[in-house]
Amino acid sequence: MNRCPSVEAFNASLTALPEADREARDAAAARQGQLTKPPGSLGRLEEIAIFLAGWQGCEKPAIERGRAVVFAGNHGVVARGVSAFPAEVTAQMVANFRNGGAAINALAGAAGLTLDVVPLSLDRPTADFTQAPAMEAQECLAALNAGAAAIADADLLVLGEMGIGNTTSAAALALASYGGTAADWVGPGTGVDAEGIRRKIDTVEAGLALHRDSLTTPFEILRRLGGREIAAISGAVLAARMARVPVVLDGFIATSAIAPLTVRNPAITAHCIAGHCSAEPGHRRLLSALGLTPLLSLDMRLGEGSGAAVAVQIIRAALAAHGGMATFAEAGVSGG
Ligand SMILES: Cc1cc2ncn([C@H]3O[C@H](COP(=O)(O)O)[C@@H](O)[C@H]3O)c2cc1C
Ligand SMILES: O=C(O)c1cccnc1
Repeated sequence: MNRCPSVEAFNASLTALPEADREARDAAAARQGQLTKPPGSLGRLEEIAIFLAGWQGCEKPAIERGRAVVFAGNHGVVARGVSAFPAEVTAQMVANFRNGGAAINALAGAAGLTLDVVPLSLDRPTADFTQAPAMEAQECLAALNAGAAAIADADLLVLGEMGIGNTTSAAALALASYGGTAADWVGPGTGVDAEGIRRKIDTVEAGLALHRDSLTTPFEILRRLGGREIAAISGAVLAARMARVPVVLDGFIATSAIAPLTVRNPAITAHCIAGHCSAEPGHRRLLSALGLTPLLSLDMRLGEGSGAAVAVQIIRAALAAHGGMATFAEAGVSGG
């Protein structure tokens, strides 16, 4: 599946985004008003059910083909001492995902999601973005398309990432998209100390300084400062929107993948739920810049799609109430 055959097609698709099915949304909202509870008493669970009805195009949405996909990529900036772990951990964790031993294996399983793992040229790290664009245009397009292809026939998507060094790329993407200072967006990631934070801030500042005049389109921001796994998430979010498939966003890195897209069209977030707020400090700031309210806040800071997978359990609860409850008329309960 080659949904973004060119840079122009990618940038252009952002300005022609399909909307949710209004009839299905309205029908779900009307149903919520008839269920045996005071109106609004299920709070965000009601909003979630109505949101899914709109994107799945039916009054009683369901998760039958819930899918988690973890994209993996390696980063040239790791050579600058920006992570507490070495780059080889990316490939080692891909093996761990395949053997079923990672957190996302357990959490996707608990949430009833299938799990796919998509490693993207792990033996070829992206360029150090303080020296050159992280990716050539063709490499970035290939990553976007790999993301688009991975959505398959899902009816709900969790998009995760694995890439040692990628909280530095995420901070650079957030800074390029929303401004502020590098220190606003940089955090400990896997657990770097104060000196590591300093190196991350210097790296992000150097990257922004080098590319400043070229960060004019979502594509250029992604290819200069991002990574393959991050671009794949951008491509998957865009392809999901075209297919009206709702997406549950994970932590700081996964959310940073849509930040450049929102600069062109803020409405790209309309089919996305923020699954959780990560403990990585930039995530709260980024969610607030995007106008997204996270479902959960559990002090998680792992990535892999893990926080989003936990949030799916709340989404399932919302759908169980929406689809399973009796109406006032059915139950013979007097309405208010
Ligand atoms: C064993 C292990 C498993 C992980 N799973 C996700 N991450 C997370 O940590 C990395 C980002 O942090 P930084 O920018 O500090 O390198 C990403 O791979 C992210 O997915 C992991 C990190 C490690 C070490
Ligand atoms: O927010 C995240 O997803 C995150 C934070 C730190 C390290 N890895 C992932």
